[in-house]
Amino acid sequence: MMTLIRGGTVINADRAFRADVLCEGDKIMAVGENLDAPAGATIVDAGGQYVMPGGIDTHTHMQLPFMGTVTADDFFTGTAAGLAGGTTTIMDFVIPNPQQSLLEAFNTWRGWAEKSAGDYTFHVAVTWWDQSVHEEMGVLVRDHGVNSFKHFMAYKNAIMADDETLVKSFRRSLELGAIPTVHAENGELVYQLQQELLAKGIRGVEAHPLSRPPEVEAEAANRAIAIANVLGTPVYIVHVSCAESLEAITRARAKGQRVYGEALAGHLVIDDSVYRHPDPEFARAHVMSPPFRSSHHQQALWQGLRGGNLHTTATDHCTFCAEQKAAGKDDFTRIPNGCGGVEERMAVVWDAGVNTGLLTPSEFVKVTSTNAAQIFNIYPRKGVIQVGADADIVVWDPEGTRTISAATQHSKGGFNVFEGRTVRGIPTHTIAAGKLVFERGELRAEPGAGRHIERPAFTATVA
Ligand SMILES: NC(=O)NCCC(=O)O
Ligand SMILES: [Zn+2]
Ligand SMILES: [Zn+2]
Repeated sequence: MMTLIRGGTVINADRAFRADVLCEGDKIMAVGENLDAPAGATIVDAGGQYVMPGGIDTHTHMQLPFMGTVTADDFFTGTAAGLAGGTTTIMDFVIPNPQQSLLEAFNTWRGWAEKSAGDYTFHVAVTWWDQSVHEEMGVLVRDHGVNSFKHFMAYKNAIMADDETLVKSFRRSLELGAIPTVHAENGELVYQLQQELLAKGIRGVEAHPLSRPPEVEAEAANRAIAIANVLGTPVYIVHVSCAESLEAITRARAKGQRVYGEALAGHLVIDDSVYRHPDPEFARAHVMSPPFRSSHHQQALWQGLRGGNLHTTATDHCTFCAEQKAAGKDDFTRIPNGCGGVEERMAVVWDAGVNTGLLTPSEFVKVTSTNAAQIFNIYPRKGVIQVGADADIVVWDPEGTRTISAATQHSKGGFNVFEGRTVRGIPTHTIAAGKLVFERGELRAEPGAGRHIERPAFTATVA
């Protein structure tokens, strides 16, 4: 199977240049001017378009059992939606229940993910601690291609990691050459604020952001960064949503600490007015944690991305339909937390980032794929257009437009947080592992075509 992408401008994180790209099997075989088309090759005309590495979404939850229900998108529908939007790899999360074996949970998620249409890889959450967790982390790194462990500092009485777990797991990650990641929110504070709001009779969705103010996030971000500093580990902070967390990252990085931050497409463009919408169903559809924030925080996030203190863009794709969200209609703490975006991230970040001059096209590539591949150690297999890399490519029409709508999305859940937004800059073709899976609106996603991507450990401090 050969595909020649002809006449486009290749955009990598370090430079842009005119070149054709030839894919053979699942790899890029040649990048250069005026390449000859081998007999039988599929030709993609990329004239006037950009040719960029397929997007890597560092944060999704497909088929996640969460808050008493299961997300609407499974690994097929979720990865297929990603392909339609130019994202060819997702990084999802194995989340063991407290006391559950990490390996058992990992195998369960591997089974669920077999129907994926695009490539996938897993962060594994550490939700509790004992010697078996210590040992299984080693097995996951050595034998299963896991190099990142996730810690939820929120979700008390469920999956929250206490400080003992954080310290022990961060230390173990360092030994193994893995990177700890955190959902930074002080879970105790969130819980107490939730109880106080409920006691005052404030039970509706408008209470959700009140229970999770920026300080709650900043405290946890500062704590995770401080723990990482004392132990000498890097740390990656998922879904940074507020200026105060970004300040913590910026401060630490200025002192030479290796701290990485992830911004969500939603947090970049949606503000907290959604929680005051007169239709509670609409408001509930936006319940995620951390919540959407005011424009002051959005501006800070864009500056963080541009200035290099935030490194990746993701979605935290975690879709629930209106019936599922309605579980919390009389008690906001029961609204399943999560929103979608895997299909829209690339176009939303391009439109709000590149079209406004906030990001250059190469910076766009950096924050949508290259940095993710480097931070999680799958570069240059992914995150760059060069010979030998995976043939994961998005052909991008910078003048093409689309109005985002749940009515036309591939993702399940029946709602789109970007509804009605017209974006300029859209994928015309997505090539995943060398296959043309999306062509001018036609999606040819195949269940099972996606591969589990093993991520090697960084140099470990012990064998
Ligand atoms: N973010 C969210 O609200 N739901 C998914 C779980 C998480 O990432 O915290
Ligand atoms: Zn989270
Ligand atoms: Zn998440």
